[in-house]
Amino acid sequence: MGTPPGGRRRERRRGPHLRASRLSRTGVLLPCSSLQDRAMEREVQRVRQAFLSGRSRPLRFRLQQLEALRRMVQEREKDILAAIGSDLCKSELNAYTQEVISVLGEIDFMLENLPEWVTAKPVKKNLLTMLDEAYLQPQPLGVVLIIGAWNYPFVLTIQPLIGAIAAGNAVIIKPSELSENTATILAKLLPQYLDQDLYIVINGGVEETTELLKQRFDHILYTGNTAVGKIVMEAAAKHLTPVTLELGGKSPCYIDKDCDLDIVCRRITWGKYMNCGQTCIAPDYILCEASLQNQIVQKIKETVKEFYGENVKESPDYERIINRRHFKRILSLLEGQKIAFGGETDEATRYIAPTVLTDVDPKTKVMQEEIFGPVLPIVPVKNVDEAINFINEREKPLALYVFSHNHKLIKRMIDETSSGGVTGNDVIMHFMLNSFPFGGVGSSGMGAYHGKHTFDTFSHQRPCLLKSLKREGANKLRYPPNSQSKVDWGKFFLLKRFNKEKLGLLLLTFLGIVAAVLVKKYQAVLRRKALLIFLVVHRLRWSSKQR
Ligand SMILES: NC(=O)c1ccc[n+]([C@@H]2O[C@H](COP(=O)([O-])OP(=O)(O)OC[C@H]3O[C@@H](n4cnc5c(N)ncnc54)[C@H](O)[C@@H]3O)[C@@H](O)[C@H]2O)c1
Ligand SMILES: CCCCCCCC=O
Repeated sequence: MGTPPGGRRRERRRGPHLRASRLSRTGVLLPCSSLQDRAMEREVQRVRQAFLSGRSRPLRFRLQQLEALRRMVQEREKDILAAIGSDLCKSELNAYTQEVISVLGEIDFMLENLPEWVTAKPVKKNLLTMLDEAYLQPQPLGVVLIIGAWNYPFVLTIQPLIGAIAAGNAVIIKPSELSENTATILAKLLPQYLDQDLYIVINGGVEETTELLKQRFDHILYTGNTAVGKIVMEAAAKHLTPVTLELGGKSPCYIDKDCDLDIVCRRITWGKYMNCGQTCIAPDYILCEASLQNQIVQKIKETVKEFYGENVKESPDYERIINRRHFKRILSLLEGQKIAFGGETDEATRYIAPTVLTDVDPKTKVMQEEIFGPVLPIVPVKNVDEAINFINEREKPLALYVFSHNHKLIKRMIDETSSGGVTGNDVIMHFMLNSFPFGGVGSSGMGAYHGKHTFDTFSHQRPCLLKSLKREGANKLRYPPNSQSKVDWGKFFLLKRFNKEKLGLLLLTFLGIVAAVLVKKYQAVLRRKALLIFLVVHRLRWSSKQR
C-alpha cells in the first residue's frame, strides 16, 4: 500500500499536473487548449473508427477482452492495490475486498452469462405476425464514455467498463483526477491488456472533462455528485446522448425501538466509517426516538474501539479524506454541533475521527448536504410516522436503511418512501447483489448498472420482424381502398384475445395441420386452408358476439 496510516502525507497536485502533458494512447494530455480540443476530437474519432470496424461485436472477441481484463487484475494486482492505497490511504486487504473482489466477480459473471445474453430472444406474437419471425436482438450502442469517481476509483470505473465491453461497445474511460494514482495506473495498464483503439483512458481535470463532454458519444455513464451530473446531462443533451447518472444524496437510516441495538450499531459503524465515510451509500444520518440516542452513541463508540482499536489513527483499516478541500468541507459541517463522540482531526494527514453528533437540528448545514465523511448525525423523531415524513420532505436518497424486528414496519417504510435501493436490518449490502440494478432515483440518479443490468444499459434491444414475401393475400386487408369488412378483420386480428381454452383449440388445429403435412402431398396449401378456416370461424363467432 502507499502512505501508511498516521504517516506524513504529501498533498498532491491534482488536475494541473495531469493537464501539463501531451494526450497519447496512454491517456495523458496536451498543455495548449486548442491543440487539446483537436486532440480530444481525434481520440474520440479514433475510437469511433475502431468501433465501426466491427471488431468489438463478435462474442468471441468480447470474451477474449474480458479474459484479458481479468488477467490484468490478477497479474497487476499489487500495482492496482498500491495505487488505490496511495489515493485513499487504504490497506491492501481493504482495497482488495472493497474493490478488486467485485471486479473479478463481475468479470466471471459476464463470461458465464454473455453467450446467453447476446443471443436473439423470440418475442410473443399476435395474430398478425404469427407466421413471421419476431425477436429481440441486443446490439452495442457505439462509443461509450465512462466518467469515474475517486472514492472507489477502481471498481466504480472498471465495473461499468466490464458491462460496456460485454455489450460490444468501444469505451473511453475518464477516471477521476482526485484519485490520481489509480487514474495513472489505469492509463498505464489497460492499453497493455485491451485493444488499444477500442478502449482508451483519457486523464485530466475539469477542463479536460469539459472538453471531452463536447464530443458526441452513444452513451455516458457518470459517477459523482449531483451538480456535475446536471452538467453532464446538459452536455449530453446537445447530442441527444442517453445518460446513466450514478449520483449521491443523504441516505437515511431509521432505527426502531424494537431491535437489537448491539447488532444494529455494529452494522451501521461498519457501513458509515468504511473508507472514512466516503461511500455513496453510507448511512448519512440516523433517525430514531430521542430515548435511543445515548445508547446508540455508547454502542457505536464501543464498536469503533472493537474495529479500529484504542488509537483509530494507527489502524490500517481506517482511511483518510481524499483531499484538503473535502477535509475542510467536512470540518465546516461540525460547526455549532453537539459532538457526542469523536471530532478529533489532523489537517496534515487529512484525518477525521469517527464522529457522532446528537440532537441535530435538521435546519443546520450538516443536514443540508451529503456528508461524505465520517460524521454521523442523529436526528430525534417522535415515531416512524415522523421519520417517514422527514424522508419524504427531502430529495430522494440513493439508499435507505431501516432496522427493526418488526417486519411490517420495514415493509411500511419501503411502501411509503422512495430511494435508489433499500436494505432492511443492514447497510450497504444491496450493492453486493448483482441481480439488483444499482442506481438512484430523482436527484440521486437515473439509470442503473451491475451484472445483466450493465449489459442492458449499454445495449439496444433491437426489435426484428422478418416476414415472407409470400402470403400477400392477407396483406390486402391493410392496403387501400378501405372497407368496413377490412376494418372488422383488422379489429379481429389486433383486438382478439384468446383464452386458454381457445389457445388449446388453436394448438389442436396446428397439430392437425402438422399431421396433415406428414400424410398429404400439398402440405403448404392445406396448412393455409386450415388456418384460414379456423380464423374465419372465430372471426364470425366473434363478430356475432360483438353485435
Ligand atoms: N451512485 C454512485 O455509484 C456513486 C459512487 C461514488 C460516488 N458517488 C457520489 O459522488 C460524489 C462524490 O464525488 P465527487 O462529486 O467529489 O466527484 P468528482 O468531483 O471527482 O467528479 C467526478 C468526475 O467529474 C468531473 N468533473 C468535476 N467537476 C466537473 C465540472 N465542473 N465539469 C465537468 N466535469 C467535472 C471530474 O473531472 C471527475 O472525472 C458524492 O455525492 C457521492 O455520493 C456516487
Ligand atoms: C465493499 C463496499 C463497496 C461499496 C461501494 C459503494 C460505491 C459507492 O460509493
